[in-house]
Amino acid sequence: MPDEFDVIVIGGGPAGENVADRAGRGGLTVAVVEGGLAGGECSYWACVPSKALLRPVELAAEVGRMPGLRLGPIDAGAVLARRDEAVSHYDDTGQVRWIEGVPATFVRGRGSLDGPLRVRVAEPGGGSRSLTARHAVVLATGSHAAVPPVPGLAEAEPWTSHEVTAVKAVPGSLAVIGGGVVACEMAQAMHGLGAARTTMLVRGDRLLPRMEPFASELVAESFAASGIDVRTGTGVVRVERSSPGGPVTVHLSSGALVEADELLVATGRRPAVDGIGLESVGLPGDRFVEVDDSMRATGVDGGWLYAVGDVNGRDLLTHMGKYQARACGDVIAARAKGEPDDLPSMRAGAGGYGAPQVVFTDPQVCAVGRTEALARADGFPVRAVEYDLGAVTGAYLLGDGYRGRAKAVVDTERRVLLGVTFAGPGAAELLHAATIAVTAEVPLERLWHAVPPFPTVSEIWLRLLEAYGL
Ligand SMILES: Cc1cc2nc3c(=O)[nH]c(=O)nc-3n(C[C@H](O)[C@H](O)[C@H](O)COP(=O)(O)OP(=O)(O)OC[C@H]3O[C@@H](n4cnc5c(N)ncnc54)[C@H](O)[C@@H]3O)c2cc1C
Ligand SMILES: NC(=O)c1ccc[n+]([C@@H]2O[C@H](COP(=O)([O-])OP(=O)(O)OC[C@H]3O[C@@H](n4cnc5c(N)ncnc54)[C@H](O)[C@@H]3O)[C@@H](O)[C@H]2O)c1
Repeated sequence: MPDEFDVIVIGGGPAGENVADRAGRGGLTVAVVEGGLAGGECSYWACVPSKALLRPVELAAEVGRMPGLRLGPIDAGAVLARRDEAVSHYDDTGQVRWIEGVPATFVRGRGSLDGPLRVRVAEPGGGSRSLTARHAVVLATGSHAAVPPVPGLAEAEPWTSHEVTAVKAVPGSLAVIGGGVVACEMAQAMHGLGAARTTMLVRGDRLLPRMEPFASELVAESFAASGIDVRTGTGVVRVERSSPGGPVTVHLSSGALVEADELLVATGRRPAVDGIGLESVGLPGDRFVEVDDSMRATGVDGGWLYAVGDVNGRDLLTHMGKYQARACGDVIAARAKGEPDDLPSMRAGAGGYGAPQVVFTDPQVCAVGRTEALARADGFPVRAVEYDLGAVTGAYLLGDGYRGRAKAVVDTERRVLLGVTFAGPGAAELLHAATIAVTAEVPLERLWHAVPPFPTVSEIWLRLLEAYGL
C-alpha cells in the first residue's frame, strides 16, 4: 500500500465517505483512515438504528388512528433484531467495499495530524505508519455525546446515544436528560417498545426548542397522551447509582427524585477532536473546526486542511455533512488540477438558509429555513401564516384524530418563503418541496401554480398560500 496520496480523509462516516467519492471522481488518489467502523456513527449508533427503533412505534400509532384495524403489542425482540440487521450486525465489510470501489484506499486505524499534509495512523494491532498527502487532508471525525458535569452523572454510567440506539433489552423505566432531538426520538422509541415509565427531564420550557413553538406543543401533547412524563423547567443537580446494574436515582432542582432502570443523557454534542493533532498545525484542540464555505479550515498556512460533517459544527445532520463533503471533494480536485474552484456547487452555503431537518417522532416535525422568531431576529420583514394540517382532506383520510399544523414564514418585501415547518404524522415527505421553495426563493406567485394533487396532504401548500391572501 502506498504511503502518499493526493487526499487523506480522517474519518469514514457519511461525510468522509462522500469526500472520498467526489475527490476520486475528480481523478485524485484518496486514502480513508477509519478508527472505528466505516459508515460512522450514522450507520451504527445514530440515524439508522434510531429510525429502525422508531418506525414500528410510529406504525403502531398510525394503526391506532384507523378504525377497523387493531394491533397487538409490539414484539420488542423482533424490532431489536431488525435494528441489528439495519446496522449490518455492526460489521462494516459492505461499507469498506464501497469505499474501495470509489476507488479509495481504506486504512484501518486512528489518524492524527502530524504537521502539514502529514497523517500518523495508529493501527489496531499497535503499529503505526505515516501517510503524506500531496494536496489535502480532510477531517471528518464527527462528534460525541456531550455529558454535562453534573455530580455523580459520569459515575452512574448513563446511556448516551451510543447505548440507547444499540439497546439489547428495553428497560422497564427510563429517565432522559434533555429535550432536543435525540431525547425526543429515543424517549418515544423506548417508551413505545416497553419502557412503561419514561420520564423526560427538560431544563428549558419546551421540547425541541429550535423548532416553532406549535411543533413543541404537538409533540408534548402526543407524549403526554401516550404516557411519557415530560417535566419542563427541571434541572438535574445530582445522580447516583448505588450498585452497578441497579437503578439510577436522579435528584432534581425541585428537590424531587426520579428513579429509573437506566438514564439517557441527550444534551448535545462535542466535536470528535481529541488526539487528532490539531495543535500540530496551529489550531485549538478543543472545539469545532472552523471552515469557510469550501470547507477549508480557517487559519492554517497553505490552505491544505479541510473539515466536513459534525466536526465543523455547522449543521450536525448526515445530509448536511454529505452535502458539505460533495463541495469539499470537488473543490479539492479543482484546486489540485489548477481548474476553476469557484463553481456554485463548490460552496456549501445551504446551511445559511436553515438546514432541512426531520424529527422522526409521532407526530413528525420537519422544518427548513428560519423560524418566525429567527427571521425577525435576523431583521427580515416578516409575516407568518399557519394552518391546521388535520383540516386538509388528505390528512383526514390518513386516520381519525390526525393532529398537525403547518406554518410558513414569508419575507413580505420579496414575497418568498424564509422558512416552513410541518408537524404531523407522516409529514416528513412534505419537507423537500419546502426545501426547494426556500432554497430557490420561489416567489409566492409562482408557487401558486405548483398545484398539489387531491387528496394529498400536500394541499396544505394551497391552504397556506390562501391564508397569506393569494
Ligand atoms: C441518536 C442520533 C440520531 C441521529 N439521527 C439523524 C437523522 O435521522 N438524520 C440526520 O441527518 N442526522 C441524524 N443524526 C446526526 C448524524 O448522526 C450526524 O450528523 C452524522 O453521523 C455526522 O456524520 P460525520 O461523517 O460527520 O460523522 P460520524 O458519522 O460521527 O463519523 C465519523 C467517523 O470518524 C471516525 N473517527 C473519529 N476520529 C477518528 C480518528 N482520529 N481516526 C480515524 N477515524 C476517526 C469515527 O470512528 C466515525 O466512524 C443523529 C445523531 C444521533 C446521535
Ligand atoms: N432526526 C434527526 O435529524 C436527528 C436525530 C437525532 C440527532 N440529530 C442531531 O444530533 C445533534 C445532537 O442532538 P441532541 O438532541 O443531543 O442535541 P440538541 O442540541 O438537539 O438538544 C440538546 C438538549 O439538551 C439540553 N441541554 C443542554 N445542556 C444541558 C444540561 N447541562 N442539562 C440539561 N439539559 C441540557 C438543551 O436545552 C436541548 O434541549 C443535533 O444537532 C441533531 O440535529 C438529528
